[in-house]
Amino acid sequence: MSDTRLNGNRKMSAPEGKSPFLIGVAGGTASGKSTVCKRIMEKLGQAEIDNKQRQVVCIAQDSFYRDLTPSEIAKAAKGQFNFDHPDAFDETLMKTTLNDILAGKIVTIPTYDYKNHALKKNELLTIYPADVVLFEGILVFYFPEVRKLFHMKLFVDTDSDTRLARRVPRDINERGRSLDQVLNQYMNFVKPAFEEFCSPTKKFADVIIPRGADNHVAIDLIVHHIKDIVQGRPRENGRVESIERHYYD
Ligand SMILES: Nc1ncnc2c1ncn2[C@@H]1O[C@H](COP(=O)(O)OP(=O)(O)O)[C@@H](O)[C@H]1O
Ligand SMILES: O=c1ccn([C@@H]2O[C@H](COP(=O)(O)O)[C@@H](O)[C@H]2O)c(=O)[nH]1
Repeated sequence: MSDTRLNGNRKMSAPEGKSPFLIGVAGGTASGKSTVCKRIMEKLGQAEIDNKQRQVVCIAQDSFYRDLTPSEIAKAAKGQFNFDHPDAFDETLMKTTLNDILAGKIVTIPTYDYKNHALKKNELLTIYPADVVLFEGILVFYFPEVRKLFHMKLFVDTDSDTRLARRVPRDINERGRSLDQVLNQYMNFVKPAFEEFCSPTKKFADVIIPRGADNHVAIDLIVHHIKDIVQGRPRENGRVESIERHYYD
């Protein structure tokens, strides 16, 4: 009997050259994008699996913040740089990396250091070919050339009071900010940029998830859809193969 779950029984990561199902997950700051991705991975049985063995991987758009110039670094230190504007990202690198992932290549991406407003270029994440890749961030649907790469687009829609109430403790406890810094940045940059650049991209979503990770029904439906699609996808040779037949013991 075949197991219909995506699970960790497979011995090797997907072969190079295999194109994953690419899912974009957008939403305002602290809307619960990472938490929704974590739930999706858990429900697909991927939470405890080693990076190299994973069939489902998650990448953050924060890994594609561009390098700042010296004067921008000085601004960032004073809370005067706009990290919520599309210009803060390296669109070309985002596009190239996602295209490499879609071509089934192994890619390496840096993680982001919020305390120093810089990429940790000596701490690289290796992304091995997977069946499903989630790409989450505030502006993942903003850039048309990036947006068109997604097979499925999710928008996590959590109300702005809740988002601010979550962002304040997170930024103080995890991102090294003071209350004043968080509130000033929010009023000067985060809120206006959300309204101008992020919120309008909701119209591109295939599925809007109200209340984020609290919305178990929406997450279950999405997980079922991902399973159906991934397990029924025609492979390179044109045959329809299920994931378990391809990879399980
Ligand atoms: N449903 C929820 N209930 C309570 N806290 C939540 C919920 N979803 C997320 N959080 C918390 O809110 C903060 C932001 O969530 P996160 O998933 O990191 O958002 P995003 O990736 O959109 O910035 C985190 O501290 C997280 O633990
Ligand atoms: O150096 C930085 C880089 C980014 N930010 C803020 O992060 C959020 C995006 O991350 P979420 O996890 O989606 O909240 C964005 O609103 C930036 O303002 C930062 O404060 N400093």
